[in-house]
Amino acid sequence: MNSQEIVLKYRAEILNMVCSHGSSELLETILDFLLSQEELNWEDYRNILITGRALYPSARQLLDLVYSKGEDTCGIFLATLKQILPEAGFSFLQCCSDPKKKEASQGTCSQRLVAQRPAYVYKLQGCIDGALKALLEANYFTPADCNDVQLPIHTSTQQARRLLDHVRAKGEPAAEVILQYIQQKQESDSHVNQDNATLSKEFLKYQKKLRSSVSAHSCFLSSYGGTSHMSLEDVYTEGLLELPQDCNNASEPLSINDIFHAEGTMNEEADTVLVSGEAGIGKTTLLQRLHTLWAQGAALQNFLLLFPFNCRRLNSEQRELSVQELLFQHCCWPDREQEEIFSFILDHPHLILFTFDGLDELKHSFSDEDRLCCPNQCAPVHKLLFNLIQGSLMKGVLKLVTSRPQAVNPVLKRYLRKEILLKGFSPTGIDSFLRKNHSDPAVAAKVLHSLQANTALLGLCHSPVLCWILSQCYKELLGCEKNSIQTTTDIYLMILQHFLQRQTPLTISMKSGWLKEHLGTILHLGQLAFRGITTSMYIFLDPDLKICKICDKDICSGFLLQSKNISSTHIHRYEFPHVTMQCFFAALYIVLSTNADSSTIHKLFELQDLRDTGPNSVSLKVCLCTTDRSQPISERKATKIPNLQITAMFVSGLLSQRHQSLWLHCSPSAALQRKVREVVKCLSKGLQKHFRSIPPPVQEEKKSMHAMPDFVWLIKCIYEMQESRVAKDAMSKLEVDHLKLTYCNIGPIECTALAYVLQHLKNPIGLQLDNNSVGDVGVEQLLPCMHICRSLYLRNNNITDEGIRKLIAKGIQCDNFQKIALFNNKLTNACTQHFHHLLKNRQNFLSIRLGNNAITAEGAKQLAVGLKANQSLQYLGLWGNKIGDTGAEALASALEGSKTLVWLSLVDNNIGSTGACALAKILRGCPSLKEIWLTENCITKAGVACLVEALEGNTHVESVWLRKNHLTLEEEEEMRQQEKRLVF
Ligand SMILES: Nc1ncnc2c1ncn2[C@@H]1O[C@H](COP(=O)(O)OP(=O)(O)OP(=O)(O)O)[C@@H](O)[C@H]1O
Repeated sequence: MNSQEIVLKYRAEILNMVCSHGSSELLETILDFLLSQEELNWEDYRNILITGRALYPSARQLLDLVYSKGEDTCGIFLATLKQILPEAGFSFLQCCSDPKKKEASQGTCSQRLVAQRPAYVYKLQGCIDGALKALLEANYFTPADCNDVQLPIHTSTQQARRLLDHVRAKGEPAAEVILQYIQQKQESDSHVNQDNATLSKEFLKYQKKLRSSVSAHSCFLSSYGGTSHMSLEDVYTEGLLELPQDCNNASEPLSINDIFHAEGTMNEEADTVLVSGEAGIGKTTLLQRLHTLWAQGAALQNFLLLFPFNCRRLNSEQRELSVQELLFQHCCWPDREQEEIFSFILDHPHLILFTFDGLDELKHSFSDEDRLCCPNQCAPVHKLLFNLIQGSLMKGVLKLVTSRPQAVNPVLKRYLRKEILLKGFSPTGIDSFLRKNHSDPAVAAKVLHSLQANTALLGLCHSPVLCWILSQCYKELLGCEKNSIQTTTDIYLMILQHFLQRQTPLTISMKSGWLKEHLGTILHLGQLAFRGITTSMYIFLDPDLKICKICDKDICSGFLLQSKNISSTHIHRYEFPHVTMQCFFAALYIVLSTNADSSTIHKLFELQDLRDTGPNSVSLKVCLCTTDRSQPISERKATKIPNLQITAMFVSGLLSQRHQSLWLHCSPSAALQRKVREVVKCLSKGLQKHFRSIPPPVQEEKKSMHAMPDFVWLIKCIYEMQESRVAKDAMSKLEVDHLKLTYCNIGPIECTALAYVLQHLKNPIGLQLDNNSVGDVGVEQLLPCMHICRSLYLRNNNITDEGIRKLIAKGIQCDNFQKIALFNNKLTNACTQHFHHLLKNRQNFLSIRLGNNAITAEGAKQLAVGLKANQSLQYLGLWGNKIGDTGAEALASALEGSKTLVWLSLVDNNIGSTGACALAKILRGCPSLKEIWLTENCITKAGVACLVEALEGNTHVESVWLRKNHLTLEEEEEMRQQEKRLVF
């Protein structure tokens, strides 16, 4: 292959290679080389580097140009790439020779500056100020020229290039001045080389220091109570990572290495990657894993420096800082040569990675109102952070940010290169997590067995934090009555008892007041937690502890840990082991404290009203706490709502009838009952508000409700209460035919809650759960409400044949259940035997849609047996499977005599003309059929002719869709003339 062909063939790879770091540095270096080789002229250069234009279009233009210039230019271009990126490792670059070098002393000064441009850019980048001064003094440059060169948005190499470009425009005398200056500088600074050597040595030292600091802070999992430190390496279990549903290949699972890959890129200009996920789903742990891998040299080695930040800790930074101070003071302090190391960072943005954990915990919501672009400018930390994320500061440095989804506002989305969703453990993940946490395989097997026997608990385990608690409390778990642990509150109560009783082991049983024994500790910690949750405070100092009367004994309970801080200071800082634990303690305080009355509960549940009135008013109204810390209320933000919601959920759970015996000895019964009544009232009011907002049905359509964000939260609270009376009462007022919860982040935990409340509906509904993370475990959780589902839509939900087995086994018994849609799941032929049973046993089933799964002819044959025995099915969709001609033949024979089939889709199934001819039977023998979809099926004219013939004398079929088959335009026209109902 010659060079020109290589440039064409590997265009995508080259483009990615040049642009993947997000900074224009590489592109500009290539242009330097090509200019110096006279392969590009100045006009070409200016046409490519248009100010303000995005990187990819510029790189594409360069490739077009190089290709159009022919074989020689392509050869030099490839050789340049090889020289600049020796580590890129692309095989197509291996055969390229090194680019020829021009003689330095040839030609005029201007010509020499061009011929040796790459070298002069390198030489000038460290002495821009001196060079500008020389040019100013010689009157060749004006102050405006100097300002233009020194714009802070330029890196120092870019400044060097801009300087050379200005010199060129000024002519030969200016070129002479600059060459002279460079020569003098080299001579007078004879120690420069030595300094450079020192810099690289210092740089390596710094890198080593940073690596070991990152490693020390990430190699252990911050586990409960400071009692044990678990090595991350030992317990890390891969969580489910996915791209959002609107991306190609969204449902394909990603690995940790795919986080920075191009797949899923939404905005090529941005350099912030977001990992979002619910509380306790594993975001911090994922980052920790990436940090350790980098520190061990096992991954992300294209980044020379990795700076990890934790937004929770950044909250406590009160000073205004520059980026340099932020990096060095919050991550790792360089012992020497700070300036040089920072200049290296500025000049090589593509070699640097920043990670920001927990953007949702930052006290300020993301905004792009204040722009900073100078890395030396001091600003409050949140402003620095927002500008780094936007790329107005340190463009080109890749940033990896984690956040709960509620804090990802539309402004932030604009600056995201890509978003990745973290969805917790899969069923195999739960299995492997438990095995890693229990060295005795017999114990691991017992724990797993007890989880599998309690489906609600298994559903909860998809959240790693709950899985972790259960594995900590495995003895209690194994010892408890079957199904006695059902809710998240149950799990947190278990860990509370587990660790409090660690101090006074098992002398007091759960029923005889273990809680009373530790009431003081619980109230002290609860007050601290409550104050924190209501003011977005997750790190506490000694004075905070003092206010809440927290003593050493309370700290020894293990629920308050000394906070790890990557930059060492001598101030003691404390935090709860996990923010959900803080919410739990805040809820305990609300339930048990006499200071917190039912109006506190009212305010807590009022959140949804507050959200509706905008973020600032939220902060004002949600000031549940009377005492407050320094930050003005108006600056606190709505993103604390998720933690208040979790707290409200725990309050509901703790006030459940099932747990009231626990509180009897700790709080006056009348006060408790008042709080229970308040919670029930708030839940009912909250749901009524939703129901009232349902618009009346459009004429001829069913009345449908699209759940608003708080609906799922409210039903989770009802589930935590475990009182069917409350669920029944709430649902008695819901009058809709169709409940839509698409894109609502519904996983197994939410399915459990949904089923718990929906089973009390009076009339059957259509339940639409498309584009969530239901999975097989979630499907199992939905079974209790199957009898009330007329139709179930589960498109794009990671469901396998096993989930379908359970779903259909239950569905067969539910007379109301008539329609199912499972487009885009993980179904194979193994599921079709269950549909076969369904069709055989339910003579009122109306619709089965199984598009975009992996069903082949074998599966179609199984389905056909069921279809033959069925007299009710109206809609059958198998779009995007692989049933082929034999599958189509089997279906055709089965449906030939159907009196009910109205709609059939076999789009994209490779049925060919043989399949089409077989399907002609249905057109003849199925009087109810109106539409048949055969788009994209490799059908030729012969196949279409069979269909045309079958349509003769048939008046009931309205359309036969045949787009994208193997017919020429003339053939399509000819066929259309014969039969108007064919759609091409
Ligand atoms: N991949 C994992 N492997 C093993 N354990 C995990 C994993 N992910 C999470 N955990 C466990 O769950 C706990 C909570 O996870 P983590 O703090 O990472 O969640 P998070 O998504 O950052 O939560 P939040 O949004 O509340 O900060 C961890 O302390 C750890 O014990």
